[in-house]
Amino acid sequence: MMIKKICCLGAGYVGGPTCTVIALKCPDIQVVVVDKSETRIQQWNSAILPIYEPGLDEAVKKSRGRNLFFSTDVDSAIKEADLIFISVNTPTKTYGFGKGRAADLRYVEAAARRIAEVAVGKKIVVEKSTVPVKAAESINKILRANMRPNVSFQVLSNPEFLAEGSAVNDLLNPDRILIGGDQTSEGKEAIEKLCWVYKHWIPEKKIITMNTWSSELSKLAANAFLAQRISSINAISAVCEATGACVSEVAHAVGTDSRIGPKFLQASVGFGGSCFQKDVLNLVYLCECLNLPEVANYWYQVIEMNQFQRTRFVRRITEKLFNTVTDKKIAIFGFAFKKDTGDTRESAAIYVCKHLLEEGAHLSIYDPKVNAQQIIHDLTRPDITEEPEKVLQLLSFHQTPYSASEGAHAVVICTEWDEFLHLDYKKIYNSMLKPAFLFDGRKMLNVEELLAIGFQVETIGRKTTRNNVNRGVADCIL
Ligand SMILES: NC(=O)C1=CN([C@@H]2O[C@H](COP(=O)(O)OP(=O)(O)OC[C@H]3O[C@@H](n4cnc5c(N)ncnc54)[C@H](O)[C@@H]3O)[C@@H](O)[C@H]2O)C=CC1
Ligand SMILES: O=C(O)[C@H]1O[C@H](OP(=O)(O)OP(=O)(O)OC[C@H]2O[C@@H](n3ccc(=O)[nH]c3=O)[C@H](O)[C@@H]2O)[C@H](O)[C@@H](O)[C@@H]1O
Repeated sequence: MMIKKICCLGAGYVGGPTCTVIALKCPDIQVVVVDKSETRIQQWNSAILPIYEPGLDEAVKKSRGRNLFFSTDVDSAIKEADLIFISVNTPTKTYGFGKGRAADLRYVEAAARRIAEVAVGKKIVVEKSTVPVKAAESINKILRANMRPNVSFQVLSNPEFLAEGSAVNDLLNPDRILIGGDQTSEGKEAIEKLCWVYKHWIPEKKIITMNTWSSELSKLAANAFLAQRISSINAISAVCEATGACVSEVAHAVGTDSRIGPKFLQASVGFGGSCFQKDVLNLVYLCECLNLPEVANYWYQVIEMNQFQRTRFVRRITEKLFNTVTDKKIAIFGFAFKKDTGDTRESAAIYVCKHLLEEGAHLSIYDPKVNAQQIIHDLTRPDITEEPEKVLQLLSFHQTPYSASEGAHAVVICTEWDEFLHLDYKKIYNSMLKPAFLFDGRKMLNVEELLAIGFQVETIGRKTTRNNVNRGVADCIL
């Protein structure tokens, strides 16, 4: 049996783009992406997709209606498919055992139960969601305990490594495809079939197969290593700001060592996104459950450093604005957790805004891809504020960075959108109150140019107020 029909449960940031690329590259396979959310499916079937990813619109247009379908008919899609991806959300638990750390597996479990209930024939069930080690065993148990006669399942782990903002390119040219499965003959056969799907466009040497638990753990480990690099360079950025060293120079020097490498060494206001924090916490919880407190503490530091970085940035803003931001207008440039995405999950901007709002600042926000509704949702969440009405009065939303910064005391860059590189900063400076401050949380702008315009500039990982520019390291330490 070859794979003729694929179904994917979960039409989110992973399920949607992944299946779009599979459909694009495998015209001989029919791909149906299903979701319990009717709105999401309607959006996937419309001209305006539910997520923004460079290149995604074109890719969807090419395959949708040909061999790519979006539907809410979960049961039919499961029944017909030879291979079923589980690509549902696995957020951090907000209740009960493991609250604030463990992954909430209720959506994965619900998906597995639905599959067991309606599946007919021989199915390969692929865990695409990021899960704790041994989750495949739970899926297996649920499937086997509930399966109908004449049905058989093989469960594989096939974690996803795409990053938002570059999802289509990452899916087309991944560093590797990872597939874990049972090392039995049935398990190996299922692995072979999934390999066959990927081999439509991915060179065989990039497809790595291994046992299920290694595959599950590799995903958590990869995200933990990536997050750790950011926390490491952010920790160094604090030392830079206190001494006069420049974090870009240090990152360059460190990254030139081929054993370390230059990628993922961009100091920032802190990492965001739906996964780094969630997956590191997932690993921390796993270690705690395995009675490995030293290992758990080690990884927890990555999260603590990230929180420290965000708070440190806001404290610096407040200090520079003469220790008070109450009633001051502050322009926020960028709200997404990184450029080229409209996703705001765990965005550092949320926490920067939260602290400034608590101090009573008026925030005028501009982001090219995040709408006002989403920002209001994020900033009035119960874990962000106890006073949503007050927060609403402190917010305004803008169509351009120029109108956002008019009459502001300060501009704060939270997301590294390319367009911020090419703004007319002289015009922005002229429209602001003086002294005009610019806080670059992404270390993306040319400090000297901004200083020449007249801005007071503060950037991550560098001591840059007017007094300190061009001073030697020794001067800065003293
Ligand atoms: N967002 C990312 O960049 C990456 C995410 N991942 C992992 O992939 C998984 C999915 O993440 P996202 O796509 O970002 O989540 P998401 O929240 O964007 O999408 C998940 C979708 O699953 C749907 N869903 C939940 N239960 C369902 C069910 N029983 N039947 C049908 N649909 C159901 C939800 O309605 C939602 O639309 C997570 O485990 C995440 O850790 C992995 C790599 C990258
Ligand atoms: O499991 C996941 O969800 C995904 O998580 C990350 O992808 P993503 O969160 O979409 O985006 P990244 O490019 O990794 O950026 C994450 C955050 O770190 C920040 N970052 C990144 C790199 C850097 O050097 N410095 C830095 O602050 C970004 O601005 C962003 O806020 C991983 O890069 C993906 O491989 C993984 O599949």
